[in-house]
Amino acid sequence: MSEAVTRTVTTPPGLLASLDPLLREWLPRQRWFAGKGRPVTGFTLVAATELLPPTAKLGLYHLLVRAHQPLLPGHGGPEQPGDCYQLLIGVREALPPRLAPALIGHVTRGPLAGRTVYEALHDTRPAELLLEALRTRARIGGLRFDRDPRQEIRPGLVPRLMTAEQSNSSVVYGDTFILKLLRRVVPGINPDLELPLALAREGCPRVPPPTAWLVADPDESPGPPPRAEPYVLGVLQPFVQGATDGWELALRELAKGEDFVAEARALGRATAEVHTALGRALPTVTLGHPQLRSMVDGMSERLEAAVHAVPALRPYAPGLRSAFTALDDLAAGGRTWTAQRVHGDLHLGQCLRSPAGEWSLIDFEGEPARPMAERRMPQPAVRDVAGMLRSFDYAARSADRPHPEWAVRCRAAYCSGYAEAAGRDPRTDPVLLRACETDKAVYEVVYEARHRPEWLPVPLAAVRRLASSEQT
Ligand SMILES: Nc1ncnc2c1ncn2[C@@H]1O[C@H](COP(=O)(O)OP(=O)(O)O)[C@@H](O)[C@H]1O
Ligand SMILES: O=P(O)(O)O[C@H]1O[C@H](CO)[C@@H](O[C@H]2O[C@H](CO)[C@@H](O)[C@H](O)[C@H]2O)[C@H](O)[C@H]1O
Repeated sequence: MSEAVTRTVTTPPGLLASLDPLLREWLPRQRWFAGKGRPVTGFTLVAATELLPPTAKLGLYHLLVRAHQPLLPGHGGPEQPGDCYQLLIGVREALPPRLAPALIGHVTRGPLAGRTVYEALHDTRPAELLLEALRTRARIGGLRFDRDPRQEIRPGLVPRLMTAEQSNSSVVYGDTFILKLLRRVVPGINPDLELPLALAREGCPRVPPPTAWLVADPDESPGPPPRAEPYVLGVLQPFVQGATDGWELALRELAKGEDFVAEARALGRATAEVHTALGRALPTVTLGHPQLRSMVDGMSERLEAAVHAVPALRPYAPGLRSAFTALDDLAAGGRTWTAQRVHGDLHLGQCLRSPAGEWSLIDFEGEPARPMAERRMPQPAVRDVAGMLRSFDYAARSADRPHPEWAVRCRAAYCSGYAEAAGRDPRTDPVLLRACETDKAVYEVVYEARHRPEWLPVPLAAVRRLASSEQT
């Protein structure tokens, strides 16, 4: 094993101030920026690390910055340091044409005056530096590059930035590994690393085992506890070569008028295998009425917030709320449920089918809009089942014309496959399943209103069905 590289580095004073005007304009235009609709009015520096000193040819800075934004869209409102973002800032004299899409801007003042700064993940050398740091378990400033020593990382793998629309940014190395760099980062254990590591320990073949990971210890001082919790910044995992994601596959089958039943059944089995392994690897809890009441209160609160955010929901709120009260009534009558760690944002796009037809699940971050502590709480496994049922509904409504019967067949096959592997059929608990599917549809209404308004009719159609409890 190469010796871990440890370097203490400082960044030039005034670095963030010199980048501020450029970042205020560039950050809100990024797909992964969570604060859309509100201006960025400033930044707070959480951590800065010089990965490459800005020589004539190239410089590279790793920044964790909090973006200041007014609380309400379009309003002056009180500002507050908001979300923390991970940035990799490349510095050159000028950008070659191949890096033009990565431009952030031209620095006019401070230590980088006269230089051009850009999104460094587009650039080969910075991307290679990240993999080499992971391979050698480097320590650079507050950045900790670590890895599973049992997995080999060959040096010299050629990087390419994935251009697909993502909530984060991913670099593929030689079709051998994929490095997902989380963009909006929060301190604490991130389930996108925690759960795949737990599944790897259980020998679950359904999730690519983490090969390496990048963590930031922002508070380098050796002072007494409590120290700031570390930030999980990125995870490197084996790249499933030739894989097709479930969303792309489902739409392809729909376009051909083909059924998706066999794949839905296999997806049900794969989901059950992951749940079984997570139930073995991490603590489970029993939900009695007090715990269930707390879960139902959360669902009701999300519904109220969603109604304010998307008034089109208002006419359906009473019907949707009945799904939650029905669950609470069951719990009040003494019914209990087992809760465990779950994927948290499972949908067809989070499922990869290898050329051999094997399904893998990815992206265990959970719903990006939920607080990290909430995403790490044990949940009924049916919450993931509901996410997949919603996804079949999405696919059936995203084809050239709606195919409701296609979704009905996929839902049934998925639940049958789940039952075959888990030993319990999610359909035997219709009250819990309806409550979870309702909660997911409400989340999707808010997500689409915020990110993809043209998709809003899809979850709204589910809201109408779920509110009238026309259950299939
Ligand atoms: N291990 C992998 N093998 C092959 N492709 C992958 C792998 N992990 C992710 N991908 C691809 O990268 C895309 C984004 O990954 P994901 O973890 O969902 O990132 P995000 O959270 O940013 O959406 C996925 O839709 C998939 O196409
Ligand atoms: O994949 P992410 O972790 O970024 O999840 C977010 O974006 C998803 C869309 O990419 C969104 O999923 C919704 O749309 C999908 C089709 O694009 C559909 O298959 C899902 O069922 C539906 O929820 C997800 O909700 C959001 O968290």
